[in-house]
Amino acid sequence: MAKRNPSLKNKTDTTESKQSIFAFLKTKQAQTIFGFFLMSFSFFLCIAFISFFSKGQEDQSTLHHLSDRAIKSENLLGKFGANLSHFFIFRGFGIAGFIIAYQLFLSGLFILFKRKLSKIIVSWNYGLTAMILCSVTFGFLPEKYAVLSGVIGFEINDYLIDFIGKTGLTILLFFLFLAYVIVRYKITFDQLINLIKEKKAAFTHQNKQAEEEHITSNAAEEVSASIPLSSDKKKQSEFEKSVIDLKPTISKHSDTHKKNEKIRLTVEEKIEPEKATASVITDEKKVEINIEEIAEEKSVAENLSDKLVKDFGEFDPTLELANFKFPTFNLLKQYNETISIDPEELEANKDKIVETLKNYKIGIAEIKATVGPTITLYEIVPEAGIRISKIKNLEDDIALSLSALGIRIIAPIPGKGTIGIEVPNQKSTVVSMHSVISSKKFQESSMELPIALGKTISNETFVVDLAKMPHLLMAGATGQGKSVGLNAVLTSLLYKKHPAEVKFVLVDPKKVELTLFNKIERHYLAKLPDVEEAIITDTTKVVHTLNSLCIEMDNRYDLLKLAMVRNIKEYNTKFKARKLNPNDGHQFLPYIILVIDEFADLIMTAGKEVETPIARLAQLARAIGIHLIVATQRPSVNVITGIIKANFPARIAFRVTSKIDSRTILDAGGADQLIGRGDLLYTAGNEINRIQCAFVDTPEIEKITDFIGSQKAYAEAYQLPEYVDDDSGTTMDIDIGDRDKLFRDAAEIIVTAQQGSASLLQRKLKLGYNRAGRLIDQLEAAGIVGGFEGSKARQVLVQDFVALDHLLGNEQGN
Ligand SMILES: Nc1ncnc2c1ncn2[C@@H]1O[C@H](COP(=O)(O)OP(=O)(O)OP(=O)(O)O)[C@@H](O)[C@H]1O
Repeated sequence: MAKRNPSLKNKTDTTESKQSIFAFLKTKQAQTIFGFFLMSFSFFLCIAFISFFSKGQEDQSTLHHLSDRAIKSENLLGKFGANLSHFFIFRGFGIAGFIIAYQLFLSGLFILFKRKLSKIIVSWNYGLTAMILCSVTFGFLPEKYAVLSGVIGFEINDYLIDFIGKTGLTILLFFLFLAYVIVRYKITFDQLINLIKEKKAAFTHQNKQAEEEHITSNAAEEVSASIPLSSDKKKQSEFEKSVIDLKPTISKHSDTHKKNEKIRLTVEEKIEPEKATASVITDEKKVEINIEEIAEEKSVAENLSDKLVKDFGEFDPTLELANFKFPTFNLLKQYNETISIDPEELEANKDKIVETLKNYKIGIAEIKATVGPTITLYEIVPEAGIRISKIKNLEDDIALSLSALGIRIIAPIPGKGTIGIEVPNQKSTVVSMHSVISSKKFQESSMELPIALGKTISNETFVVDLAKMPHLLMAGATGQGKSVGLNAVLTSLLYKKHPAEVKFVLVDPKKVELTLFNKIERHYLAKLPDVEEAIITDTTKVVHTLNSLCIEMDNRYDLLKLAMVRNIKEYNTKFKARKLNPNDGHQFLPYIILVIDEFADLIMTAGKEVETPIARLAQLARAIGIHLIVATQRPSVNVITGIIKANFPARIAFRVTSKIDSRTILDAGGADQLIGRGDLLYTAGNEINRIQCAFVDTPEIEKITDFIGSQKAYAEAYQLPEYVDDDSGTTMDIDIGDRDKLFRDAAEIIVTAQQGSASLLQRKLKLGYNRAGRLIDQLEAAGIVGGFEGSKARQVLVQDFVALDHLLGNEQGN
């Protein structure tokens, strides 16, 4: 049987043990141990240094007697501590030597948390620079404090003073400190920072290379350690060959032994050297792989967004119109808004209320008045035992007795055990848009889409968030303040939102109300491509726009799905943090607000064609930032249908003519008892608030739109996706020869995704909407996708590639 050569075996063992040590050093355990070691050592240094500053002088004489056990050291960490401190503090950098301890601690932490080597190196660069700067600065101190600067700091300081004088050195140090701070904390001048960073990166790279070379040379050492193995063997084999040539006799014991050895060696010659080579190659490969691992592609990808944010800052959607100025307050008119309380009026009303209630045998325990801009709320605490429903039932009688318009009884006031009677003031005060816009509440609101609607009965500014509503239904008889209300909503948003953050789609069948907003078309409006006017007045265009908004909604949902977020806010936050790649179709999404001024008119002329997309948008669009504001004069049930109502939880009712209308809008009475001129009831599903709408006049709107319109704008209005009408659709017998050259690719994408949408093709093939739409038509003609189903994705009629090949093959055969 073949026997191993002992010397060879030893060498193989050494190589193996080296390999295993090397492998161990790369394990997580070894790294953890090393991390903790560095941290402990940093503590050790710290204690030694502190101790050095108190006992260092006494230890001076013991320094060179490291091995002499008879000599004791005063340093808390003994002679070793004393020597280390002497080296780093006295002979080195003085008090700045603590930075070494700090750096060691940091490196230990970095290793434990598996930070990249380059980070550790960068941190050491900073640390060492700071150390030298500090120690040279301390060199300014008188000689008796030389220990604070250390020999290095003192000498450099001395040397530089000879050269550039004390003042020169002070300036130099100041500059260097400044530069250090700028670089370290990236305070200013991006380019400067980037430049220095590049240099630093190059330095890091060099270090890395040096290290890689070091690793490679280590590996090479190991490799070379194993190479003699084969050359030894070779020598031996040559020797063996000569032995064979000698043809030894069996009687020669030693020869027999050698022959045996030869057999074994021959075997080794055949196998072992191969093995050795294999192991060399594997080792080399291992080394190479490790070097590539240092490049850590994975972690670069993970930190790409962080890096981008670090280099360029967060994405700023407002950058294109960075100099955009929000309208100023002085564009809005100021009115005298001090509410004058007429004590006589209050007293007279109170007496009337008490008397009327007395007639119905309702005793009052207490009465309190809150005077608002247009109405006064009398809060009544009835005597014990009076049933609230009794007062509620007497509403009309009380109103009659008080012979005043607009009496509304709130019995009981939600959250309070009192009854409220709202009586209009004889002299009402106008609530100006100026006062609500300039209010602290509005200015400091952190809402997504804040709307300053007006003032409450207690004269507080009433601000609501359109993004939370999420859609608003507005109704009121003609001349009661609806248009002013709409203008107030739009004005609020113009004062708070940058053109990059919000876009309006304005529908104005009356053609007069919203015309002024034409001036801000390229700032704030969205429109269909190839449409002249951004403000839509024509019913057909309204239908197209609504369907286009549905497509925009679907596209946005696709983007949200891709980005794995639930709503527009999260999406935009992620986009701003540069976590979404614009090359994948991602972009900053502005809120889109669809305002329809005369809804009844549209329903009358277009019916279901308008109702269906509106209902769809209302149901689904909240998460992707499309919000609807629909106003109507006629709040009848055939205009505000069940499906619309169900999806518009926020409602504003101006004065209406009948209780039924009030019920249609608010699901409660009250709107018929309002006094008009902007007096409104607002509900977001629960309680009803009475608000005096802020008044904004046409000249004010004109000034605001002029102010915005005169500023730099985008090249065009925000483009909504193109909507191809069913009727205007192409004929389906499209010639095979006329097919787009991306037809096959498009078909494969659709079949793979099993989803027939143009937006999918747009994204995957990076096409414009028109071309994607044409492709879909061709796919439909080829029988790959089904017919048009509104804004829903089309059905895919081909299951897999085999079926697709079959279908297209058949076509060619025909
Ligand atoms: N908030 C308000 N404060 C004071 N006056 C108001 C307010 N709102 C409306 N008015 C007065 O009511 C008038 C009619 O308002 P507005 O034009 O908004 O009515 P409307 O409901 O839009 O009418 P239509 O439906 O016929 O267009 C205004 O010209 C103004 O004088």
